[in-house]
Amino acid sequence: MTSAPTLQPRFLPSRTELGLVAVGFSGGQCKDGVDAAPMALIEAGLITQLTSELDFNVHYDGQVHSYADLRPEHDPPHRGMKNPRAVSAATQALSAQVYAHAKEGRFVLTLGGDHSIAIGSVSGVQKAVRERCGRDVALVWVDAHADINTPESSGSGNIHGMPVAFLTGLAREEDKSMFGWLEEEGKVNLRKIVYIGLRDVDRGEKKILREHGIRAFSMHDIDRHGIGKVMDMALGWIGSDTPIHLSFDVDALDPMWAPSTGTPVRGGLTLREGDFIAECVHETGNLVALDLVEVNPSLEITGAQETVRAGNSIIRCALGDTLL
Ligand SMILES: NC(=[NH2+])NCCC[C@H](N)C(=O)O
Ligand SMILES: [Mn+2]
Ligand SMILES: [Mn+2]
Repeated sequence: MTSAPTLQPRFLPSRTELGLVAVGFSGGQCKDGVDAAPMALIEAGLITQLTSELDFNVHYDGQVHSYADLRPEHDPPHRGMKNPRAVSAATQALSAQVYAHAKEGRFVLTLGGDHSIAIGSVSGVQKAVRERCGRDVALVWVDAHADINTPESSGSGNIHGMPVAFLTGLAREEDKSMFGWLEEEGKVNLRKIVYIGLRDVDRGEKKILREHGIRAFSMHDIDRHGIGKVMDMALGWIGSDTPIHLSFDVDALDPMWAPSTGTPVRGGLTLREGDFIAECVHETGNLVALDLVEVNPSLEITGAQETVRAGNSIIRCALGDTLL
């Protein structure tokens, strides 16, 4: 029996074409090794998974991009940000790559790298979606952290703790070599962000979340309502006809399942809760792009394969593989 063909809303990417961008970039934080994640995910069978099991036609240039190779002496801190020019240049290049895929109507899968790279992936998708259909993307941010520090509120100066602030315009820089390249068309509406899994949010970030009424579901909310109800509320907030970008930080999972990550926080999601979130987002039918970030195979070596497997599982779930 064949079901009647349904009309694809114009913002939706093709069901078969997938653009893959591998980003071996670690300059948004201080620990080496997160740049090795894309290769580890690929070596664990990701591309076969996408092509033979999920029937995607994968557009991949075969490269792991590390982008800017700026020496630290040429990249001194600015407003407390570490490696600002390197992160800016890397995310600008990534934004253009992701934009090119999304503009072709491809689903975009970005493999990090640390979470600063979302400045590039989200802005590239947002710009393309806006051009294709005049819509704004909703951003589902699954993470132990809110990553919404401004340079001034950040205690660490690590830009992987700031991507949401730059993407929403809460943090701004005029200088083109330091995120001044981010145009309005690439920015995300604060009302269209929803967080899931938070449990380590800085004081300044809590203030930002409160003042802007940003929708956030912490681990406390998940304990109280269960993940099923939380996903209903989270996706209800976004609405049913909005393209979705899912940015998944592997540290949202409990370190029991994903120990190899730069900033692990105990008391996180189980493996199944993480997969379930991805499955629910898939079920909306509105997912246009996915980031999987912060896998660092060089940390907690004994758990590295486990962390990589968890990452690949989330990707499969977001692409619908585990649903019947
Ligand atoms: N993408 C991450 N793992 N971010 C961790 C951020 C930690 C802390 N809030 C900071 O600003 O430095
Ligand atoms: Mn995190
Ligand atoms: Mn993060």
